[in-house]
Amino acid sequence: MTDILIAHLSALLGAPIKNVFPLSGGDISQAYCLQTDTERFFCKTNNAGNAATMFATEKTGLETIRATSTIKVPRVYGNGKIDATGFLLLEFIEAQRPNHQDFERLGDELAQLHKVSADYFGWENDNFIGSLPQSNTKNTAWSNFFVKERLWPQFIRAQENRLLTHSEVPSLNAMLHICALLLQDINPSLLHGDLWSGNYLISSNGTPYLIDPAVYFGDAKVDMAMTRLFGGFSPEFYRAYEAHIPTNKWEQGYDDLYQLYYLLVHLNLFGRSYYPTVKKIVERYF
Ligand SMILES: Nc1ncnc2c1ncn2[C@@H]1O[C@H](COP(=O)(O)OP(=O)(O)OP(=O)(O)O)[C@@H](O)[C@H]1O
Repeated sequence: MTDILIAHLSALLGAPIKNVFPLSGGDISQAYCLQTDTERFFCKTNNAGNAATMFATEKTGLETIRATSTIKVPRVYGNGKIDATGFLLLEFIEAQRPNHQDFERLGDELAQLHKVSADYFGWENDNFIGSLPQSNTKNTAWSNFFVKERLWPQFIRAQENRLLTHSEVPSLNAMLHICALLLQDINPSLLHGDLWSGNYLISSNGTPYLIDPAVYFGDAKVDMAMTRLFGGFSPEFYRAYEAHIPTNKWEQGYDDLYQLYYLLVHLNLFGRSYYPTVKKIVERYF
């Protein structure tokens, strides 16, 4: 972290930053713990050309979740760009390993977030999924939204990146047709949008925090499918969630359709190791 950036962050906080500790964990950005005389803060930096926009949409997502008063998110102290470095300055969450009760509270509060609704699918602004753009053009039909705003752009990107051939990309019409049959009677829920186990923290007093959101109004089962993609959520989490929003077996049978979006994103971001799973799901549905 440069001296100019540290000076700028100190000015934002109104207190000099005395120590900067790099943190591990993020795939996309560099993460730091900043220490003033009295407090710790969290800062992410990134030198990509679109980093400042990425952090601005992350801030909007965090503030949107915060405004629901359903589940906590870290407070945002600032964001912007200094020289070529984008930054996002947040409240530092002292995290602990979650116990059963913490998972219950996470499930309970996520269900409250999912009860926040709208009369459309999508969002006021586009945002990002990881470092990739995520388009949120509003649509009143969930299946259209999921195909046109989620699957299709990632399929096109994978084809452009030569990760899938033309014949491995299903036709837009086939996807629209099949998803219209499978995805019916769905209400818009406010989603975290990228809910893997690296995107929640449990603070030392047992309070769950969501971090790194990619918010929009969509099917709540998208978030739940993501929790099951890479694991890291306990049975207590699902029991507490399902006490508010029951999930039936039929729905869980379609987890992989929603996981396909995230697997395509991973294929585009991290490469061929995700190809076999993507191909298997594509063959199952399309
Ligand atoms: N507010 C916070 N307070 C303390 N630690 C945090 C905070 N936000 C994130 N972290 C930790 O910092 C690390 C990186 O954060 P984050 O996941 O937001 O970065 P990223 O580069 O955007 O990552 P990703 O690969 O998930 O897209 C994670 O291990 C996370 O646990």
